Amino acid sequence: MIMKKCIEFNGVSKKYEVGEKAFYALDDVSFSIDQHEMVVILGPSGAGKSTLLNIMGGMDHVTDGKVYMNDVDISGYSEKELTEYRAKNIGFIFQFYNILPTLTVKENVDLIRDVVKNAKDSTEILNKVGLNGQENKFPNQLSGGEQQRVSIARAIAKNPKLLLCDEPTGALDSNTGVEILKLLRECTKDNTVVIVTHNALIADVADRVIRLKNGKIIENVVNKQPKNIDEVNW
Ligand SMILES: Nc1ncnc2c1ncn2[C@@H]1O[C@H](COP(=O)(O)OP(=O)(O)OP(=O)(O)O)[C@@H](O)[C@H]1O
Repeated sequence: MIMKKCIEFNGVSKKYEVGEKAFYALDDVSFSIDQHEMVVILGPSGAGKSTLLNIMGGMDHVTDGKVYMNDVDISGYSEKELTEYRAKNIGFIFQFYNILPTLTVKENVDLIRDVVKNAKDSTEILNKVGLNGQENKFPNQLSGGEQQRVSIARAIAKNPKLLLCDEPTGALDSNTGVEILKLLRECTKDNTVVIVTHNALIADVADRVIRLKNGKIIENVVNKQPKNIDEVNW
């Protein structure tokens, strides 16, 4: 089977000027991620993981190099083009929840229908993240982990080409974390999923593991036989 590329980085650098000195958060990074892959990005604090995610998500510009989404170069995009790129292609799951306090759980997820045409059914996704029966509650009536699941549900309901996740299971107990990982795995049927995490166990269930250190890729390996999520001792 020929794999199509979802995203490709070609010689990408991100430089910050700190006083007189140049600091490279990403230093000549090249890799590609195929459509339908579940990819884990690992690395110590400050390695450049968030910078990488932000560039993939069209939230930050590169200093050098090219970034392609479905073979289209996005690295020269204007702010307006990046806004459209994000709206059309990207779903984010972040540690902060980003849900609106004046809307119910279901309304928060249904919001995405204003952004994309092919959104998934909110009731079905809310069931899958374990929030059935909570659809009409307001965020302040939910625990932190439940609020995080609302934002996860909305990102998944968007049905984005590329789902970017920064510590998606961080605020969750291990059972819920496992359920969310299963859901992310299910998303790879339609989408591509990239997860930044400090949890090395998640690497065992991924299709590809990219390890960063000091802004460079020190490992990029394909897991020929990713473990089943239920096989891992979380
Ligand atoms: N706006 C900025 N100005 C200067 N340096 C920055 C800026 N943003 C990030 N950096 C630096 O770039 C490096 C990479 O940061 P990044 O947030 O990508 O790391 P990370 O791997 O995500 O770390 P963590 O696991 O702690 O979130 C860090 O050393 C950080 O201090």
